[in-house]
Parts: sequence; C-alpha cells; structure tokens
Amino acid sequence: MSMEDYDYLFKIVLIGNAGVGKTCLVRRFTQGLFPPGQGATIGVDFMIKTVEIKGVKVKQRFLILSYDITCEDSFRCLPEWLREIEQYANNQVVTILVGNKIDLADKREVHRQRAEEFAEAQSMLYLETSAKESDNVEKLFLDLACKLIREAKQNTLDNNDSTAMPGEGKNINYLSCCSMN
Ligand SMILES: Nc1nc2c(ncn2[C@@H]2O[C@H](COP(=O)(O)OP(=O)(O)OP(=O)(O)O)[C@@H](O)[C@H]2O)c(=O)[nH]1
Repeated sequence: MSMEDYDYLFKIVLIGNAGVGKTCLVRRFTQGLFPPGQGATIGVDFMIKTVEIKGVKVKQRFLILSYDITCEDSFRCLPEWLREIEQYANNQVVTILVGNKIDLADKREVHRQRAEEFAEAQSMLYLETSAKESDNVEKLFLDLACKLIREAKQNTLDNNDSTAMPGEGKNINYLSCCSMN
C-alpha cells in the first residue's frame, strides 16, 4: 500500500517499564501475533499499521502509558513516567493508561479500581488488555484514534505539533515503544 492510499497520520508512542508488554501489544495490533521469547527492545521500536477511520486531518501524538497488572513495581513507576511525559511531550498529548497481562488474573498485584482511580486523577483513560489473548488490543488503538479525531474536530489540537511526518495528512499509524530498563 503506498503513502497515497492513506488519509490520516497518527503517531503512537508506548512507554512503561521493561517487560510490561509494549512490544507484544504493538505486535498483536499490527500483525495479529503474540510472539513468545523475544528480546528486550533496545531504543525505540517502530511498526506501522494502517486503519481506516473517517474524520478530519490530524497530526498529534498519542501516548500509551503501560504497566503490568502482575507487577506492582511497574505500577509504582507510573508517576515517574508521567513526570517524563510532562517534561518532554507537549500539553496536547493524548495519554491512555493500560494495564496489560489480564490473562494472568491469578497473579494480579494491582487492583483494577486502584488503577482506575490513578488514571482518573491524572485525567487519563484506562483500559486493561492482554496482548497474549488479544483482549482489548484493537479497542485500545481504535479508541485512541477515535478520541484523537473527536479532539481534532473540537479544534483543540496544536497545529504546530512537530510530530508531523512526511506524508502528513495521510492515514498511517506509527507505533513505537520505549522503556526504562
Ligand atoms: N501472559 C502474558 N504475557 C505477556 C503479555 N504481553 C507480554 N507478555 C510477555 O511479557 C514479556 C515482555 O513482553 P514485551 O512485549 O517484550 O515487553 P516490553 O514492554 O516491550 O519490554 P521491553 O522491550 O524490555 O521494554 C514477554 O515474555 C511476553 O511474552 C500478555 O498480555 N500476557
């Protein structure tokens, strides 16, 4: 599919501790696969997925802040990640909190309600996912895209956002991951 076949451009960045499942979430969404036994992401991992959504032209950055529901530490680090976001991302960034690995319900260390309250206090959406079982993964990325388009229609986007890519105004999702090891 060539660039000319796209209508919108989105950039999505996943952040969170090492091992929470960022790469797996992206692979599940972009390739429909859950690849076991892959190594840690070094730097930033880029993948591309096309989706069809009707709406206005957008150029905005999404942030998916992720933790592992079976790993208390990955939840405790969220404020630190939020500080990084505040420091380096512009104010218009759309952020969603994701608790991954809900297929491991018997190993859960972070209660859903606690995460929901944290997300609400930070004005973030909250979703629980399983990259392994494909639970809520499509919803995660498509809800974000819809939210972005809604916001664009309300004319709240920063038109000077530097995340615009070549082919701006085309319909591409750039997905990337980064983590603190
Ligand atoms: N059970 C279960 N395991 C998962 C899930 N998502 C990821 N994993 C496992 O968690 C481990 C880490 O997954 P990654 O996707 O590499 O995690 P990451 O956040 O990208 O890690 P870094 O690249 O080190 O930042 C792997 O062994 C995956 O198989 C999930 O939804 N359920």
